[in-house]
Formats: sequence, structure tokens, C-alpha cells
Amino acid sequence: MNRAAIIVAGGRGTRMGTPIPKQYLEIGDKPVLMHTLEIFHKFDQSLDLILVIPENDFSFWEELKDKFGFQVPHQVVAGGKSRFQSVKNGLGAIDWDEGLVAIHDGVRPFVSKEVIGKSFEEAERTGSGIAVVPLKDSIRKLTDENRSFYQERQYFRLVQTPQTFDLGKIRQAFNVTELHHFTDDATVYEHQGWQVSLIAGNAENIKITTPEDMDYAEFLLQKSKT
Ligand SMILES: Nc1ccn([C@@H]2O[C@H](COP(=O)(O)OP(=O)(O)OP(=O)(O)O)[C@@H](O)[C@H]2O)c(=O)n1
Ligand SMILES: C[C@](O)(CO)[C@H](O)COP(=O)(O)O
Repeated sequence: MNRAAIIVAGGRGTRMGTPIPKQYLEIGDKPVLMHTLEIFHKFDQSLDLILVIPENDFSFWEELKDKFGFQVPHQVVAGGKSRFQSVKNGLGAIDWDEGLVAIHDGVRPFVSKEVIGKSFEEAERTGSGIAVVPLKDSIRKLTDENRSFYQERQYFRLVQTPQTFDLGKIRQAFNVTELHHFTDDATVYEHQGWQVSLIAGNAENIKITTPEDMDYAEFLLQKSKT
């Protein structure tokens, strides 16, 4: 069965606030994005890897690859104005029609190989495999009247990536006008009336988003080496 992974890194990292977008910041010995590509390559060396970055960053990425001697084979595709558009561009770059595709945030370098494997297995079985984790904190729902209500947290999950799909189905799902609530790929798939299948993610699989995440990322990297 054909298998690909689209690593989306077409964002600007405004919440991180660094002059260089967060996907290119170094943790340990190399940029975040290189750690992410490496884990997918280690998972399966025959996986087609598609990296989506802003077109303006293409030459910068070439410089980074030279500087860090980065050898993981991958195809580079231009990002879009939103994550939805970046994923859509990535889907368009796959040159086969039947198989499975994992969609993963470039800024989640600590996904485990086990989670990637489970997401592919579930997508092969049911059409989709979405990594999620339980909540650790209590949660409250806010209302427009400035009130808040208790919610039963066992009915909620935090959604991660990878989100892995049957390629034909996810291509069909992305062939729609973008809606504001399409913050992830599961939501786009679900918009077709199809139910998504959840799998257990790993707690370390954080999305590097704000400056304090960089310190935690360094800690996680060191921990993974011990
Ligand atoms: N036009 C975009 C926007 C986001 N992403 C990617 O989607 C992932 C999750 O997005 P997020 O963490 O929100 O990244 P940014 O959009 O870069 O961050 P911010 O919202 O703080 O600007 C990231 O790997 C990001 O690069 C993308 O490929 N194309
Ligand atoms: C896809 C995602 O990482 C799942 O948690 C998340 O929805 C991306 O959201 P963002 O608005 O791009 O930060």
C-alpha cells in the first residue's frame, strides 16, 4: 500500500514572536523541522515525505539543509495562506491516487513512532486515524452572558497530529470551500458526514507554539536521549 506523510510548516509562528519562524528554530543540534522529518523517516524509510513551507523560504531551507547536512529525502511544496490551504497543496503533490496519507504539524517534533504506526493502522481499517490525548485539567464552558459552566472532562479530548486518512477520501474532503472552523484535518473529513476514528496520542507530542514551549522542547529532547 502507498503511504505518504505531509509535514505542514507553512505558518509564520506569530505567537512565538521570533524573527525566524518557529519551525526553523534549533532545539538540541538542529531545527525543529528536521527533528520532525527524521522521526517519520525513522518510522518508515519508504514513506513519501512532503514538506510544505512558504515559497519565500525555499532558498533558506536549502541553506539550512546544507548547514546541518540534512539527508532525509523529501519533496518541498509551497504553503498557502492558511493551514487548510497548505494541506491542500500537499495533497495535490502526491503522485498516486490510492493509499494512505498522514498529515502532521512540522512543529510537533516529539510524536512517537508508535503513534504514527497506530494512525496508519487505524486509517487502513476505517479511513482515518486521529491522535488525541485526555485532558489533565478541569474545564469550563463560557457563555456570551459572561457565565461559565462545569463540563464533564471525560467526554473531551485534545487533538494532536498525525491525522491519517485514506488518500481518496481526504482529497475529496478538501475539495470544498474553506470554513472558519476547519482548524484541523479531522474537521474537514467530518464535514463530508464521515465519522473520524480516534487513536491514543503521546503526551510529549506538543505543538511548539509560544516561547515557553521552546524550553520544554529542549527538556523533552534531552529526556528522549537518556
Ligand atoms: N498557512 C499555514 C499556517 C500554518 N501552517 C502549519 O500548521 C501547523 C500548526 O499551526 P500553528 O501552530 O498555528 O503555526 P503558525 O500558523 O505558524 O503559528 P501562529 O498561529 O502563532 O502564527 C504549523 O506547523 C504551521 O507551520 C501551515 O502549514 N500553513
Ligand atoms: C492541527 C492542530 O495541531 C490540532 O491540534 C491544531 O488544530 C492547529 O491549530 P492552530 O490554530 O494552527 O494552532
